[in-house]
Amino acid sequence: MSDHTSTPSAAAAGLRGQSAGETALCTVGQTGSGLRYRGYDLEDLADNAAFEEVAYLLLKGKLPNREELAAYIARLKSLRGLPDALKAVLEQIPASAHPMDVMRTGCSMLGNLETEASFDEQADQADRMLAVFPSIINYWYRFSHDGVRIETETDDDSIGAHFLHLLHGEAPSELHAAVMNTSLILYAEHEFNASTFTARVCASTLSDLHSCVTAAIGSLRGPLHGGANEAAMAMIESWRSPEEAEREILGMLERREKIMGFGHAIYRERDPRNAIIKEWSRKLADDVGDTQLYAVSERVESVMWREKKLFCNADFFHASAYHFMGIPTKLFTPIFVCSRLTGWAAHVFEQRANNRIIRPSADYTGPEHCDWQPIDQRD
Ligand SMILES: CC(=O)SCCNC(=O)CCNC(=O)[C@H](O)C(C)(C)COP(=O)(O)OP(=O)(O)OC[C@H]1O[C@@H](n2cnc3c(N)ncnc32)[C@H](O)[C@@H]1OP(=O)(O)O
Ligand SMILES: O=C([O-])CC(=O)C(=O)O
Repeated sequence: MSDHTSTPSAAAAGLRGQSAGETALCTVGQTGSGLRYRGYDLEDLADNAAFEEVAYLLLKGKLPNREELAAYIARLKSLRGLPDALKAVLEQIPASAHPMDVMRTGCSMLGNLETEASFDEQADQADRMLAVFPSIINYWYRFSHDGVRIETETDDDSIGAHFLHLLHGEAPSELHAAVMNTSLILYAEHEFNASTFTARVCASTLSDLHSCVTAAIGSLRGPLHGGANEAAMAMIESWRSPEEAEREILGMLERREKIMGFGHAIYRERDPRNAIIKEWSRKLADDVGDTQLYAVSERVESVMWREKKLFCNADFFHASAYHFMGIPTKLFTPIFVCSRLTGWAAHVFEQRANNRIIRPSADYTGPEHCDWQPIDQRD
């Protein structure tokens, strides 16, 4: 029998360490620092795969052969166009809006225009979102900030290059296309993180895919989750030297402030995505002749480890890497959306395939019983 007066244990807070279901999609930190998508090591995928191959792996259950990949890329390229009614909605959203709110609205509006009528459509709907999300965010960004109505179809095969092409109005360098490809792979999937769990809870009510993804975007927005890359950027760009960064970090730790881009709910030793994006950030720093931001980032990393044994998570070096490619800070988390959509959708499919509504219990901490008071007798 449950004890209604007890408070949840520290371990139970945030459901930490408790299994909340099964998945065949991903293992996180099973050996303290490992990450695998459907059994494949993240390092192998990041070194060898195209993001579209990883999307195929997650959404369709196996790595594609050459013909399947070519057909998949061609199909995604053909789905990049925005319906006029969605463009009209995006044009109403002010430049001051947060791009994650734009993503949320864009996804929701798409669900009104191209509603998932039956679960048989789930794979097609996920492909459509994968193809069109870069169009949604960049159409809004360029219209609201530069006053231009961009053409959302490009010749770029890869979603990463396509994203940068829409943003900057020209095809990216090979280096930038490669970084984006890797970044999208790193962010694609991460087991029962907060936004994916949100998507699964929504899916468990047998809701539609656009509702699940819209809900997940809302969860990813917060600075304790996907929003940390933007918060990390705001922090590191305010420091002009590693010495200043060290002084400021020590002060923040002293004041018990959270340092965005550090720590993790599951990993205990390191986040395997960090070394990969850090190396790309170093290459980009060389490429742009940076003498400040990368050095500041490295110093923050070493001080955090020395002082707190806290390591960079996937978000920290993404901040400088994206910045070096000329991506505005407020578009960082929407790029995460364009990638994690694959994980979210794959989890929705998995939930639907073996569903029971997700409905945990709570430990009640309120008063035992209250006598009803008529309104004019209340304080
Ligand atoms: C892609 C992603 O979503 S990765 C996560 C991105 N989020 C961030 O970078 C935000 C900053 N980090 C954090 O807030 C946390 O580390 C989280 C949310 C990621 C994980 O939270 P939790 O699982 O509750 O952290 P955990 O239990 O490991 O924390 C242990 C201790 O370290 C502290 N700590 C953890 N992360 C940080 C940090 N970034 N800065 C300062 N202290 C920290 C906690 O406050 C806690 O201290 P306490 O025991 O004195 O209360
Ligand atoms: O797993 C988590 O809690 C957060 C995270 O790193 C991710 O979603 O990529």
